[in-house]
Amino acid sequence: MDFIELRVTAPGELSDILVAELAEIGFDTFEDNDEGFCAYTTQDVFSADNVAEIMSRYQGLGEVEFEHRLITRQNWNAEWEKNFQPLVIADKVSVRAPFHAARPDLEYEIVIMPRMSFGTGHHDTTALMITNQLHIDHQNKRVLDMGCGTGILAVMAVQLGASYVLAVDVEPWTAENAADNALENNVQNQVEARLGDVTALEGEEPFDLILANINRNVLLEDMGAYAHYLKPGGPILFSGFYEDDLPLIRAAAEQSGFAYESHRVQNHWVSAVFRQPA
Ligand SMILES: C[S@@+](CC[C@H](N)C(=O)[O-])C[C@H]1O[C@@H](n2cnc3c(N)ncnc32)[C@H](O)[C@@H]1O
Repeated sequence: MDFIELRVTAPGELSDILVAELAEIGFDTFEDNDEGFCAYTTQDVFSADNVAEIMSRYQGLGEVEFEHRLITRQNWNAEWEKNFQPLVIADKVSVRAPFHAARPDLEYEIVIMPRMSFGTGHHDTTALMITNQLHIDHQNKRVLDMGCGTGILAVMAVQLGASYVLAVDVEPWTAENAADNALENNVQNQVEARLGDVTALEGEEPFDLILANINRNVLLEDMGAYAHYLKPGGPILFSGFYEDDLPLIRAAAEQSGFAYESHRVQNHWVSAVFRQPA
């Protein structure tokens, strides 16, 4: 079968946004690589003009390059399977696809069908969030996973003892993927996937713990809402921003009443822990 492969070179934080934009115009499979990512769609839905229009809006924000070519792929799934390697986070958590061998020697195992969503554990921010989660009490907690992607952090939360996780994402395919992955990990009774942003939380009681691996701008914009939906004494884990932006995130978090506790860095990405005063 013939596909269009769009090769995009872009910094990490722009890649997330570009993936979302390209999905809007029919790209339905994305593969990360060292320079950015490759996006795929079929020839009939591809429009070079639409791609150029999207790219032109982001080229001013960073080094963005792109080119497309027609490719023939016989076994789409096999290609994808080849590219998603299992990994181990913090020596304790195995993250793998259903077709990889199980790791009963490790304490935790998360099975992910990534499809088009962000969150296979390979990104530094996901690994940092999971590492921070391992140090946070989840037992019987009601958790909010904002920007859930594949739902990887929600699954981790349940494995760490959470009684309920509301997993929210603005991308429709992502909320669906999170629900599928909850099923795959047999935590469907504890994880509720919901489409939307902070406005989708209206009417929710405050949560015991919030996980928010999104991006700098959304975190800054929604900081006040997170404060509203976190119980006194509850921890909130942020990621999706670079080390240089930590002072900005910290100032916004403290302005919303959160107390800084700690942060971890990996390849310049940060996951920081704050807490709502008791
Ligand atoms: C960096 S990914 C994190 C995915 C996953 N939680 C992980 O840790 O691997 C960020 C996710 O946030 C979602 N997102 C972007 N803006 C959002 C918003 N305003 N509210 C909720 N989710 C948002 C994106 O669609 C994307 O799936």
